[in-house]
Amino acid sequence: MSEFKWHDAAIRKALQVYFIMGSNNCLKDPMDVLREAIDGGITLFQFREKGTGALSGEPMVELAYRMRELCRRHDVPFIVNDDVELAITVDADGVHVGQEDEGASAVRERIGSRLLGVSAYNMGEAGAAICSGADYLGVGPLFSTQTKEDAKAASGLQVLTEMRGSGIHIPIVGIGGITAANAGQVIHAGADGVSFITAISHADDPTAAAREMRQAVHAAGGSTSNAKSGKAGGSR
Ligand SMILES: Cc1ncc(COP(=O)(O)OP(=O)(O)O)c(N)n1
Ligand SMILES: Cc1nc(C(=O)O)sc1CCOP(=O)(O)O
Ligand SMILES: [Mg+2]
Repeated sequence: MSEFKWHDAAIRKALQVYFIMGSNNCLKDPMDVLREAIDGGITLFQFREKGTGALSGEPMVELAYRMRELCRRHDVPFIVNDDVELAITVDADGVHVGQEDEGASAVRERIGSRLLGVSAYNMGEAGAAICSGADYLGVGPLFSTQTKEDAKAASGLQVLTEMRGSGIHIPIVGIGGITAANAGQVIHAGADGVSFITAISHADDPTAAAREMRQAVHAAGGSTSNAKSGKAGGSR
């Protein structure tokens, strides 16, 4: 079991440029996409092997190991989506679960001090996630997305302003249809960072796409300037 305790500032920093991906999201070798995204300065990575054409069984576990190793070599924290068992098997830095997954309190019990992200579409879900021990919230879909097969309708940015306005201070990352063109609005509305799949996984040049996303977050007030000079969660 990981002994490391995540601090608030390190979580906010890690959330800034949060790339999520599975092999079925990529137009070329997913290891190349991840390597190039890391070169461009992503600050957190989520392994999300899910949906049509996703790997399962041993090939899925093997890909998770390889991606975790690559992230570890570059000090990018590695999160597993949905699958708590897999996260523990590959010694991931954390787990992300949504409202249809294993309950957040139970996941917290199983993963100890690893990072726990929970999806929240509205204020009620946000409050419950916080009570269950979430370290951060994934709020969305903010904009429309083709990537998640069962995505809800886009909420727009007001859900973020509403959460912040009502005193929710927990680290938040926005998700759903986020590009370098709208990332700044997401930060201005109250998120600590942006998470996204297609903006990098479908890019001709994932390194350039990651760099562009970093610059957009930085320009909006997020300080990404030293995200690659140490742990993405720098004070880990
Ligand atoms: C950072 C982040 N936010 C939200 C999600 C979505 O989680 P969930 O609602 O469980 O949907 P799936 O991704 O499991 O299809 C996420 N994965 N990451
Ligand atoms: C995995 C996921 N979760 C969402 C949510 O709203 O909870 S939207 C989404 C897909 C994000 O992909 P893209 O950046 O390609 O829109
Ligand atoms: Mg899920």
